[in-house]
Amino acid sequence: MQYAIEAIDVKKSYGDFQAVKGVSFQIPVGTCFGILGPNGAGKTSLLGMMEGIHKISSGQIKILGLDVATELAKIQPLLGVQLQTNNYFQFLNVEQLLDFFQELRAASINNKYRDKKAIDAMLDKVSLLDKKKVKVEELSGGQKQRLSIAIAMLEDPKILFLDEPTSALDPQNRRYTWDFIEQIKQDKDKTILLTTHHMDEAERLCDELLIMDHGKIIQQGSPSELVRSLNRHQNIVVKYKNGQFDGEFVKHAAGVVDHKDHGDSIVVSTVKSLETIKSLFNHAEERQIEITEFDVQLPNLEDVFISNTGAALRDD
Ligand SMILES: Nc1ncnc2c1ncn2[C@@H]1O[C@H](COP(=O)(O)OP(=O)(O)OP(=O)(O)O)[C@@H](O)[C@H]1O
Repeated sequence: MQYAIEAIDVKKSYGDFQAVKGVSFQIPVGTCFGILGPNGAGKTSLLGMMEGIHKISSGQIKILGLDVATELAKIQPLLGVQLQTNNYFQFLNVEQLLDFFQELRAASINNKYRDKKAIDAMLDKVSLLDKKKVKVEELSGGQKQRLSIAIAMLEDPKILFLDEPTSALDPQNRRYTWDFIEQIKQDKDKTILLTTHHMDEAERLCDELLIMDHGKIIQQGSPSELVRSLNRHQNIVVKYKNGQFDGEFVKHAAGVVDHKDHGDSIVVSTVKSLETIKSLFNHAEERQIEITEFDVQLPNLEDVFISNTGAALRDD
């Protein structure tokens, strides 16, 4: 099977410091693959090596079967790389900037043909057609972020690298960007590799996730596999009035591993949520306890991330 990306024991050192410590993974064509990890985990270093921006210290990366270290010229036309939005020439207008990137791209692959219509079509896709003549510096943060994805997508790349595509966006713009990425995902010829700090983004967009920390892979799997691997109990929260739960009954109810009664609410940790809920409701009915609210708290990707990396945020 030919993979979109294959990494074999890849390492990256900066002087004596090893930022990526021998990682291996395979990304099938058509996958949206996410790399998660706290600050300093080595995500950008790894991404830079895949994009051919950083030299690989040791190991091998293949993109669609081509070796990044020796066949970069053949690989580059296949890649779309989202740049950080503050790296643009702010004095150009949106159309001029896209034109510039198209020309750069054409020059890099010795191609004189440039498709002007592609610029309008792409601006339309990211809802920036009406901003065509507006200077980049006058765009909002969300518009700049959409522009950066448009630039990466301009030449219809087979592999799209998105580095924190929704960082610093408001909820509305994040959702808009997610919808756009989901549209790209419809094309099963395209592979997307994204880094993110947002667990909800990873859960919604990614088919497969890799969690990194200290330059190593800590966990890999689909979002649901990772959550299942946590094997965490579910918490049932029941708010009630009139009467009281019998502590001994709750303690021995099916699946219960722990419980805490706060007088007007009871939190029950269980490994068999359905059976525990039935027992609690029957018990409440017998004792004429009135249940006013109830909630089941499932573990999520954030719990996986924190349990693997020890913290949601770290700066080292
Ligand atoms: N050019 C460099 N020279 C020396 N050390 C570097 C260089 N670039 C990165 N590092 C170090 O390598 C480690 C990994 O950095 P990297 O930027 O790859 O992490 P990251 O996971 O992308 O972090 P963030 O989420 O903060 O962007 C960090 O400790 C960082 O300080």
